[in-house]
Amino acid sequence: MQVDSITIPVGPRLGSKVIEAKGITKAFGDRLLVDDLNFSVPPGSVVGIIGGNGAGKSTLFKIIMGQEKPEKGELEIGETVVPMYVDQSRDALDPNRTVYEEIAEGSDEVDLNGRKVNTRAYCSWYNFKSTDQNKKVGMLSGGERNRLHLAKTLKQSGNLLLLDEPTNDLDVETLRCLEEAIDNFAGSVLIISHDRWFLDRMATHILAFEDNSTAVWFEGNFSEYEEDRRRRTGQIAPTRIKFRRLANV
Ligand SMILES: Nc1ncnc2c1ncn2[C@@H]1O[C@H](COP(=O)(O)OP(=O)(O)OP(=O)(O)O)[C@@H](O)[C@H]1O
Repeated sequence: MQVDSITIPVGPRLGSKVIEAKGITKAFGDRLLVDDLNFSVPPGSVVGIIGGNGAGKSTLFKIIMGQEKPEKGELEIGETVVPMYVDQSRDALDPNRTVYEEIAEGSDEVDLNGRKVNTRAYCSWYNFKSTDQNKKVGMLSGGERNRLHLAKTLKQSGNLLLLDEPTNDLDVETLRCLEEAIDNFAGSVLIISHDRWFLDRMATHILAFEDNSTAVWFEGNFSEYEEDRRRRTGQIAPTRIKFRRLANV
């Protein structure tokens, strides 16, 4: 079967309030990741989250999911919000299970918000042909692992999709399907990505972790953000982040 469709099962309709960050400050030890972060995610938006390695992007997802607490400020989640998120950590995917077992979770049908799809057919949406479905998770390449992670994330139904580097090592066919699925998704999407071309096509907003523990909210795609940053600072997007010390807050 060809990968011709990835459908993201949409959950309840999103209300006007999705996520509102008010004066969030997050630090680990004396390292201040972000200071006074403020933003409001509109319903139906696709927010690209960018910034150098270790800037705090994944930590923001953990704050949204309630797995980390900010030192200061509040993150309000709208009452209608149903998040779709699968942790990227090693423990989220069992290396001894096969791809099929990991996706099936004991059932030969996947329930996409009421639409039942045969699990083997569902695996093939993510380009896992029959023999690949028997591969052990521990033996997968980066691209295969990423597809498995997507398949598990997009099995859940919801209206706030959190994706961490979804395009890493992804084949063009799956990438095209993913882009179409995001385009057709009625909820809001937060995407951590270093892939500027993907963000240019998809993002309606950018949240950029810049230097000095500052994060900037911008309405527009990646190129427009970059243009704005150039105007503001005379620099292009940061590659290595400089942090402030917590004592300087
Ligand atoms: N639980 C923790 N305790 C202490 N330090 C942590 C913890 N979690 C993350 N960090 C540190 O905080 C910083 C931000 O981590 P985070 O994973 O949020 O970055 P990121 O922007 O997602 O980076 P990358 O693009 O490399 O994945 C890193 O320096 C990381 O080592």
